[in-house]
Amino acid sequence: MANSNLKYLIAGTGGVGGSIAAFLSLSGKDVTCIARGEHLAAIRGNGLQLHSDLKGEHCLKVAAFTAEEFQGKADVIFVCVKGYSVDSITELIKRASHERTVVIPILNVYGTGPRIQRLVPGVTVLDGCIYIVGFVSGRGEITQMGKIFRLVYGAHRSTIVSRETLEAVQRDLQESGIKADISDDIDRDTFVKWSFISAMAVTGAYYDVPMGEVQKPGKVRDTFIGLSQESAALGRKLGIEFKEDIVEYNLKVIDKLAPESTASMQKDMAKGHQSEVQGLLFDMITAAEEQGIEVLTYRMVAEKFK
Ligand SMILES: NC(=O)C1=CN([C@@H]2O[C@H](COP(=O)(O)OP(=O)(O)OC[C@H]3O[C@@H](n4cnc5c(N)ncnc54)[C@H](OP(=O)(O)O)[C@@H]3O)[C@@H](O)[C@H]2O)C=CC1
Ligand SMILES: CC(C)(CO)C(=O)C(=O)O
Repeated sequence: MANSNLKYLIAGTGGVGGSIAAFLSLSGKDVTCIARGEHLAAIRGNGLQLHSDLKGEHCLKVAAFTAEEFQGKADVIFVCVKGYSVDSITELIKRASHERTVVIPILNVYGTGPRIQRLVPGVTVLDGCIYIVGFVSGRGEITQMGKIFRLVYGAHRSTIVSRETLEAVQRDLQESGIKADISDDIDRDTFVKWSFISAMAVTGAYYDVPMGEVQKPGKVRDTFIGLSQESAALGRKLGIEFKEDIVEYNLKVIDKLAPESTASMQKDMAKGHQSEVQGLLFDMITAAEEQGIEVLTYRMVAEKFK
């Protein structure tokens, strides 16, 4: 794969995908967006509007298609849909891939890389996670908030990919203003993100409170700690070697958040919208059952969402 001129396909131009697409496009990379409905019509008609704390205000002309329309090939496919939409872009991934294409999912749901790999066995699927606050703020409009925009990605042990490819993507991301880390253990790094966001989203949704309530001592914080302890036990059983105590890490991160913060799963549930509850809550319980780990706090909160 060449060092530059990589063709990027963004499967899902929402808060995360739209931010990646806009940042890459601003630095002159070759980017195509997959979107749908009125959001797609607005991107086509008026460009992709970016409101960004890091980059300011921009209107970007980017190529945009539905998953079904796109007939081209891409060197790098960022999968930026929610967990419940992964199946809807499987055919796109198959069609858009050539023999050197790499697929990089950035979802908050642990196991997405291996899940997509099973769906598209002939394609090289990596794994990843992302640290950003981004959302669709209007038709064709993406808002990126705050100063953090960091993407972590890498290959699972069973996946063969050249270092040159990983570094070419890293260079493009860094040139675009996205902090890009090639992980030496992507299974660990995606698990750590999952453990945190699962505890955050599930606690917030269960009590219907923002994170300021988790920051105070009491039953809300105890629930967050219980969930973190249970996912940590699962991680250890899975053989994940954490760099630090995961409960302490989760508490450190939650305590740094703005008190009014809520996770997108909680926001989606409050709107009566489809949410990632399967990936962030029920998948944790299933994985724990498979490993023989008791997850009493997860089971208690799950009662509310059945
Ligand atoms: N937003 C954030 O700040 C963060 C999110 N994450 C994670 O990143 C992932 C993506 O989240 P986020 O960007 O917020 O999600 P969004 O819902 O904002 O974006 C997903 C986009 O993909 C579109 N989409 C889904 N399926 C298709 C399809 N088949 N064809 C065309 N477009 C499609 C959706 O369209 P439609 O609206 O029509 O369904 C939507 O615009 C999630 O796993 C989330 O947990 C991680 C860190 C931070
Ligand atoms: C980081 C955070 C909390 C940003 O919204 C997130 O990942 C989510 O809401 O899913």
